[in-house]
Amino acid sequence: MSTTVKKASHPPYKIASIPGDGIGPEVISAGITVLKKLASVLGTFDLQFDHFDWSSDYYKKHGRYIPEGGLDEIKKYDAIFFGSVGAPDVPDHISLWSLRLALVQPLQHYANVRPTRILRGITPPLTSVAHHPSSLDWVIIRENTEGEYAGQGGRTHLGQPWEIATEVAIFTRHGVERIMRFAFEVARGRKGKLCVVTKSNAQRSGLVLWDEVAREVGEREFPDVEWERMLVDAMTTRMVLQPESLDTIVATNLHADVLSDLAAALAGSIGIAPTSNLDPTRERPSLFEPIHGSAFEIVGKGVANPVGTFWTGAEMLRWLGEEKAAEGLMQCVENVLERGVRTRDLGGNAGTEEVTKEVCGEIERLLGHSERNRGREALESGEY
Ligand SMILES: NC(=O)c1ccc[n+]([C@@H]2O[C@H](COP(=O)([O-])OP(=O)(O)OC[C@H]3O[C@@H](n4cnc5c(N)ncnc54)[C@H](O)[C@@H]3O)[C@@H](O)[C@H]2O)c1
Ligand SMILES: O=C(O)[C@@H](O)[C@@H](O)C(=O)O
Ligand SMILES: [K+]
Ligand SMILES: [Mn+2]
Repeated sequence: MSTTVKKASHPPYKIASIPGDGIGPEVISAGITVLKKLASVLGTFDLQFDHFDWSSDYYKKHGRYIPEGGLDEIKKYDAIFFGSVGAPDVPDHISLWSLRLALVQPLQHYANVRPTRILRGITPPLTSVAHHPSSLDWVIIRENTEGEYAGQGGRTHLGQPWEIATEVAIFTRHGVERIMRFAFEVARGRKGKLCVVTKSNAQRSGLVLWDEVAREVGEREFPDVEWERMLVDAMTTRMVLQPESLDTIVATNLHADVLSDLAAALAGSIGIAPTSNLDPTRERPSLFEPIHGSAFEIVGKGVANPVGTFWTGAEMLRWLGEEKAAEGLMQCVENVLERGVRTRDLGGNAGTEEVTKEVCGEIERLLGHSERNRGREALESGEY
């Protein structure tokens, strides 16, 4: 077995892993296996994973998802590797608000970044995209701290015919400005095209502010980026019918949540899509997770697609500065998919474990030091 050649000069990156619920533990375990393999084969960096059992099981035992002092504890890490939260016997709004949102909101992960492209070896559902895979290559940026997830609202007169429930979406100039600036920056680094998704025909306050701030930030700070405004309903049809016309997309917390699941499906499956919940100031650790949830109906069957978590791992490495390793990992994942090793959601018959084993083998073959490959140097020179 070829393994570490050179000792990493950087101290190990400290990663807090929170597998959570449902298939979370299955895909996070696969992700850690692959990331550890990558680190040991490349030898250019180290990863230290510390495990946190924050989950719905923990909640059922202790009455909370995050123990006292947990948030301070987690702030000591370089990154958080998260699975999913949600259990059949806990209301979804309790689980989501007590774990995922209880992390990303106080840690001010205001930029949620969701890339979509057609990985080699995957046949996407749209024939046009299957013929031209490069026609679908997007980054969706989701505002991740306010909007429809501001947490304002309530219920009174419970159970009465006149019961009232409110769900108040809150948009602040501060919150909109920072996500727009982030999105314009990403667009500038890509094709220089930003699509600002809105619903400012019906939502006549918050989303009118959203549009105005987009214009201000665009005109003042990003005159080189071409931007346009698109209503969210029409956006769904454009994603399906003219995917090549889009590149970088910014949308509110809820709109982007919905659009990014659609994007994942258009790229083949919800099981492949990654998410980065970023604190762009880098004051606090960012959180990385596959886009999917707990997927109750496939738990324990060994069929969960780990590719979304592998891609998430690559995005985490990129954020930590290990760009080359991230590219190498994606190369290995796509080589394995291209060989037909795919889970059921992608029309294959491989299980989580087989895909994980194959990706580890490919890391050895492509990036390691056996005589059949060109080694770590090849990776470093960008030659593979
Ligand atoms: N960030 C998160 O942790 C997160 C995200 C979405 C949903 N959830 C929670 O998860 C629970 C289930 O939600 P849902 O059913 O709406 O969404 P889901 O993403 O869990 O599942 C949607 C569908 O996709 C399939 N699927 C998802 N991931 C897969 C994978 N890796 N491989 C193969 N198939 C996969 C599922 O089997 C299901 O058919 C709910 O409690 C919800 O609140 C959590
Ligand atoms: O995409 C997600 O993270 C979600 O479906 C859910 O967890 C949410 O935050 O909306
Ligand atoms: K998730
Ligand atoms: Mn979602």
